[in-house]
Amino acid sequence: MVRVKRSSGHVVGDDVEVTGEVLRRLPRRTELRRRDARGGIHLVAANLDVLGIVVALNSPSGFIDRAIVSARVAQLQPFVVVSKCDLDDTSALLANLQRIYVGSVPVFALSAKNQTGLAPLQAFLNEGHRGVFVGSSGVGKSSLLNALCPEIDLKVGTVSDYNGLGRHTTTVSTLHALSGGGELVDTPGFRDFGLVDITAEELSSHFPGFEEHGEMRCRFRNCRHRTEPSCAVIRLVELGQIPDDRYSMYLELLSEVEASR
Ligand SMILES: Nc1nc2c(ncn2[C@@H]2O[C@H](COP(=O)(O)OP(=O)(O)OP(=O)(O)O)[C@@H](O)[C@H]2O)c(=O)[nH]1
Ligand SMILES: [Zn+2]
Repeated sequence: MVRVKRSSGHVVGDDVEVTGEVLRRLPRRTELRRRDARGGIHLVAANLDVLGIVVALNSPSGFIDRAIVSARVAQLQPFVVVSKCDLDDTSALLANLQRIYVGSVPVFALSAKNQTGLAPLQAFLNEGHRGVFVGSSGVGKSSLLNALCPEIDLKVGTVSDYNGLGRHTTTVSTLHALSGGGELVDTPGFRDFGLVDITAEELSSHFPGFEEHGEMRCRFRNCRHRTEPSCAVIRLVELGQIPDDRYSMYLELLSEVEASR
């Protein structure tokens, strides 16, 4: 067994080559970074393929779009998990998210509590994907990890836990193999998350729903799709092929990222 020091620069997901006692890190396919509360940037995991964005009722608006853009920038395939589908109120949320995202990213609807809807997600992960879940506190990420990898046995939050900090005593990142071939990384400090901020350019080129519509696609480099003449995104909004609420969300996020520069 070769021990790896925390300061070695290796992160969960790294591939290494071991010769005797010498450990050499192999080049990374992808790198996922996060921002901590003080603004510091940390590498979360290497060689991930997919980013699972977990949402439930009352998830903050804009969260999914920001996470999709971040994933695409990091060359991870994003997907959306709508959790707690056993709750009646979730059906309206699910219908809305399906309207918005189906066609751009996979959308899975499930209940970890009732163990329903897990199979399509398991099949997706078992296509050889290595992934990580992100989402705001309380959306059900620990419950989902427990349902997908029963041997993990994570502590699931209770309502009384939501009064402050320090719920996760463990800070060790672990890679869990699913029985069908997929892999999930559990990174406690990342679960609540700050993804590294996205730029206006990244937002305008990766915003979900602005992908190619047949022949139409904005072909201008660095187009912000706001006032530029003959921008295809603006045209698609006029034609009703990009819904008004999606364009408004885009403009809201665009102002936000421009203001934070
Ligand atoms: N009704 C219902 N409740 C759920 C489901 N999954 C999780 N919950 C509840 O939601 C609460 C939060 O669940 P967690 O799994 O701890 O959520 P989390 O996203 O890991 O939360 P953090 O660790 O704070 O980031 C708990 O009270 C769970 O019992 C579900 O499928 N249905
Ligand atoms: Zn444009």
